[in-house]
Amino acid sequence: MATKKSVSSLKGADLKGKRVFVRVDLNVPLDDNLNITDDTRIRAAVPTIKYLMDYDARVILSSHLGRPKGVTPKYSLKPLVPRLSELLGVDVKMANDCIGEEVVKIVSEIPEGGVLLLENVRFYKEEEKNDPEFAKKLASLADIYVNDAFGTAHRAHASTEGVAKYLKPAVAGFLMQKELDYLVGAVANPKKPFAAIVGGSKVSSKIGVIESLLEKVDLLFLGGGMIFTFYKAQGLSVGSSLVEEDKLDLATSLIVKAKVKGVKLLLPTDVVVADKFAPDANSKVVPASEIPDGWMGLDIGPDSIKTFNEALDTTKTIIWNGPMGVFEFEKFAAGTEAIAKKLAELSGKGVTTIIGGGDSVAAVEKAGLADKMSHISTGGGASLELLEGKPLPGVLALDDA
Ligand SMILES: Nc1ncnc2c1ncn2[C@@H]1O[C@H](COP(=O)(O)OP(=O)(O)OP(=O)(O)O)[C@@H](O)[C@H]1O
Ligand SMILES: O=C(O)[C@H](O)COP(=O)(O)O
Repeated sequence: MATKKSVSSLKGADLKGKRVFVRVDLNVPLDDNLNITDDTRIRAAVPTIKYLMDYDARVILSSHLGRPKGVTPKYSLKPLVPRLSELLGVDVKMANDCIGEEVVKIVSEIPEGGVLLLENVRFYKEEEKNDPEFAKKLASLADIYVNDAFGTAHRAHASTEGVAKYLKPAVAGFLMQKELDYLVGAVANPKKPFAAIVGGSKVSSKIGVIESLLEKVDLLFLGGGMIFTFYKAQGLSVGSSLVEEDKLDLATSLIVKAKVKGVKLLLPTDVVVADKFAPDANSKVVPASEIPDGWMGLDIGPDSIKTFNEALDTTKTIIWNGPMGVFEFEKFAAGTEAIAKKLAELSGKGVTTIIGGGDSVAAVEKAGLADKMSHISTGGGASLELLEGKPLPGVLALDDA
């Protein structure tokens, strides 16, 4: 993988009384009433923060939320304070800003073992521009930089990359370390046979990851909306299923590449088709070669699930990115749920199972199987970029081990 071999860790750092700037990814979904609908990322940030508290550091937490253009109340991090306080067992203080005199004063008042949450760092356009003056202001708040925001590590922003130039030591938190161990370590040195399951809506958004995984895996399973581009490339009718006409040649070349590399490529043999894109659509199961005109494939079928399951039984490491169907609609969630169940079962038998972020994580959570997997990534875009072999700026900026 095109990233650092190992980054400096938090363990061993002299922490007592030190002001530690911790970049976390608290970009959690909120509903219209600003209630947190999934607190996974907050829970994932806890081990590093607790460690710092236990070692009497003064903890300064920084995160973004959403993609605000300037100061936008609905993107304030304030609604996260109660849950964060509950999980940490302390009263987390909240600053109204992330830089400036007022913040400097509040930081100076953090007691040993105390935690301060800074306001959304993206309220400043300088954050995404990776402005050096802004990064210096963030850096001036602390003695140590910890990056635990794996989910944002693919962004070269001031709080994820720039700040590490001005604040040393710059080390990885425990979540960052764990994500890298699994997504870099397990993929670089997998127990074999090694399988990848790639789904999601479009082949265009997964080209990089498929090409990169073809270099490493023994088996590649494809599902989701992208399969229809592969079917059409093979001359099959796909009805009104999602197809990327400009990616037909690419699909053919990926099939050829798999052959050349000796990778067993499994495409679903049957699909669940619908007469419209809706939760209450009429549906039926048809062979992949017999999708009727006017119908669209929205899930993999029972035969495919059986074949996939049997092939997965032979593997020792599995990485999964992207749902098998439109799992948001109950009628078309069976394929994704079946894969989630299979991976949970295999984890119990010692197979390493890694869920590579984004919607597949949502599907595993929905199935109540998250705690059964070897590793569930907190990063959607970041895990995808890492699996594509791209360097993550937030990791590269950290000190070498
Ligand atoms: N057959 C299909 N037709 C249309 N859409 C589909 C089909 N199968 C899956 N999808 C949709 O694909 C979407 C997920 O695609 P995406 O490429 O975003 O996956 P992901 O990689 O898991 O997510 P992320 O990009 O957030 O990491 C889901 O919303 C799902 O409904
Ligand atoms: O949710 C994510 O993938 C991360 O928090 C990064 O957010 P972004 O895509 O807005 O940079």
